[in-house]
Amino acid sequence: MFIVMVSSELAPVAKVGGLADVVFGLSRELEIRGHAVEIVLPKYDCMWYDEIWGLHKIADNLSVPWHGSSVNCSVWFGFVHGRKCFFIEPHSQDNFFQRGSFYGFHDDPMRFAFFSKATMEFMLKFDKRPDIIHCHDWQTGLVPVLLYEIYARLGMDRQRVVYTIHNFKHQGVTGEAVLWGTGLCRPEYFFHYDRLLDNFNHTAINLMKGGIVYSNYVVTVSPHHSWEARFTDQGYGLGQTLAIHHYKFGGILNGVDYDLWNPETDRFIPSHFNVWNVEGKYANKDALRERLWLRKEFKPIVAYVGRLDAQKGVHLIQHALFHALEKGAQFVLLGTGGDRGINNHFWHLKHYLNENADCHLEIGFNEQLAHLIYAGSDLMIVPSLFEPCGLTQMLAMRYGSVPVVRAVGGLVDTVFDRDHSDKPPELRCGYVFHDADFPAIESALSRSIGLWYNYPKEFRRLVTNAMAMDYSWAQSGTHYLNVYEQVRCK
Ligand SMILES: Nc1ncnc2c1ncn2[C@@H]1O[C@H](COP(=O)(O)OP(=O)(O)O[C@H]2O[C@H](CO)[C@@H](O)[C@H](O)[C@H]2O)[C@@H](O)[C@H]1O
Repeated sequence: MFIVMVSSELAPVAKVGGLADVVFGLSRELEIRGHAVEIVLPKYDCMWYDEIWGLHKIADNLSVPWHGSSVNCSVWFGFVHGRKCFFIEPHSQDNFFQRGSFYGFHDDPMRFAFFSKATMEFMLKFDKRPDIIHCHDWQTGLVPVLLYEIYARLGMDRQRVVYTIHNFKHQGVTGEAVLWGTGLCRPEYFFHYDRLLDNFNHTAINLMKGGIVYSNYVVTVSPHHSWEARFTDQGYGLGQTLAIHHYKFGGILNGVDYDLWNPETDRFIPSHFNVWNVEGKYANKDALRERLWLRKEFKPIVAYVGRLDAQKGVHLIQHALFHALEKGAQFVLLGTGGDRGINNHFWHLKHYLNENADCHLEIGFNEQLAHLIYAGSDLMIVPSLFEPCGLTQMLAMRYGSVPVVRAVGGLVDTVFDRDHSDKPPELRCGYVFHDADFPAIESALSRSIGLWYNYPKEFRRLVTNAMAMDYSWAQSGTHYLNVYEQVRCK
């Protein structure tokens, strides 16, 4: 099969969060299985260009219809760790992708509507006729709309779209200007409940809803979250739309790229280890302490790696920090976020704890440090308020850091409580709590820290259980291929 991935992120060149990892990991898995995969991305000025091999311009005259006129684009090609990538660079005064960061601008819906339109033009004019166009999140929700409403008639009538939703909270709710920009025009047609009209704001369209309505299949990133999105408020207003389209909606658990994230070969950690030789892990703990100026003492290290966003349960993260210190653990945090208030809050916390040799807060994005934290920590907290899948708990397990998670979304599908799960003992791989309040996380953390101090052999067994779990792309790749096979034009 020939698959074109259309995405606003790709690890490691353009990564804000888990979307980037998934697009890379899934593409790689599909290629390993013999399928042809090409990835289309915006050419951001802030990408990590040294991770792109052989980048060169293949065209500088892709004319993209826009607002009744056109925008000239250059198209670049390069390999990102073996993946074939096309980068679209528009030349207009809007400077859509020359802004120094990936998201966070008032015209984000317009920026990515342009990207969606340009991707369609690129495929049309460069004779790309994939079996499957695989889009991700609200940024590319307009692709299936454009395909069905415009490009099918121009010769792209055999292309089918699979749409993966990584986060229902961000939907791209915007005004009709996007329709005029992309040539969809006809607001009276698209401002309709059955099409793009936002389910709550009747003066706005919703790009993610467009993605759901117009795609041939819609996936969210874990089975449990597919249920939550339909039957609880976690669909953020799209539950009704999912109910209407339930016959083409399902959950597929994300995988983790076990090649990139491999404690046996990881180039970012000083000591390699595996499930048969966990001993090697502890040199990484020393290295982590050295790197972050933590005191060397006989204590477990509790960590948090992730975006600093309300989604992640910031009040619980902060509480866990103080509780861990109180229980005799050390605490390490690596994170950053789009919300200035939350970021500032953690900067204050960092200054407040500056002299404390048992904790370190690193505010920023640092891929290499993330690897060292997974490898050097003993426990990893994921106290999310909602979590469509969650990669941190899976990465932590891969590196023998025991996850302490809240029972939501994909965390339910991947972490099984040591004391309370009904799974067989060898599949129990972490700690799970239910309520989003302080006593709940305290109890789970106390259990885990208690085990570390009082029953080290038992803790070691939990570490190896976690490491032995298989969350590679092998299974999820098969599920996606089944979906592709089901919808493709035969
Ligand atoms: N400051 C930092 N420095 C270095 N690395 C950092 C970092 N902050 C985060 N990361 C990395 O980014 C990834 C985050 O993964 P998550 O599953 O938490 O994704 P996120 O919530 O962004 O995305 C959404 O999409 C993903 C993918 O589908 C879903 O798993 C998830 O539930 C959903 O919310 C991990 O690889 C983590 O190591």
